[in-house]
Amino acid sequence: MPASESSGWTLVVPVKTLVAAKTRLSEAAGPHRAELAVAIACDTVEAALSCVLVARVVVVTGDPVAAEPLGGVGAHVVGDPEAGLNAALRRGAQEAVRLAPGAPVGALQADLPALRPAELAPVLAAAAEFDQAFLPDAADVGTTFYGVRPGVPFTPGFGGESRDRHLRRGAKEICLEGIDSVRRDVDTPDDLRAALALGLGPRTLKMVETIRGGFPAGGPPSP
Ligand SMILES: Nc1nc2c(ncn2[C@@H]2O[C@H](COP(=O)(O)OP(=O)(O)OP(=O)(O)O)[C@@H](O)[C@H]2O)c(=O)[nH]1
Ligand SMILES: C=C(OP(=O)(O)O)C(=O)O
Repeated sequence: MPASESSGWTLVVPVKTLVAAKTRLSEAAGPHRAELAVAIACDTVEAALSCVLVARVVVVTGDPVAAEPLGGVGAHVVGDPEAGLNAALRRGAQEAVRLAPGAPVGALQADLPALRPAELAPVLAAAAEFDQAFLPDAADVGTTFYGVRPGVPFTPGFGGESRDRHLRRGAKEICLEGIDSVRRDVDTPDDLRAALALGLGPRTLKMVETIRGGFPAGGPPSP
């Protein structure tokens, strides 16, 4: 059963303008880079919306080409203030509070194409125990999720070595087993191979099949 409109999380998902997105996959994806970025974001949002603890997803993007399919998978889309990632997340959080004032608010990276709803649920349940909490990425350097309880200021510190930044700011680090798909962000071809091994969402898998010939060293492992 989906999360109730009042108690479930509102997740804010930032999606950069496509001309600048997924540049570390440029060589691998070639002319399909923008389409791959959209596929990854759509799979991430669709999986998040399927999580029992998620009531809604707010996507922040200034790109109409990304906005259309993301709205199609069920996201509520708002424009980007064009002042960087954390400003975009704060804009999304404002909208989240407007939509559901009593709900917890989280930021979820848009590049989690292997995301499993059943792995996101324990992360959100753990986060709800603390005023602010975060989940480090698979490399233990960045962050894939940051969230706050209702009424707690939403102060995301994404970018670069954001795990350390979130720790320094007093956010509780979530440490759980069996949640690899929530930590598996995809920035490089190696990340994409790792996500493929976990199990990609359908749009990303289709794109990987389309562009497999563009990957070096024989391409990613066969699905
Ligand atoms: N709305 C919005 N999203 C952003 C912005 N900057 C980054 N993001 C998103 O934040 C996440 C992390 O961004 P980056 O790692 O900087 O960019 P990326 O497109 O994933 O990859 P690279 O181009 O290889 O750095 C991705 O989901 C981006 O779409 C921004 O200014 N606005
Ligand atoms: C922005 C971040 O991630 P990445 O650049 O690795 O996508 C982050 O982890 O804070």
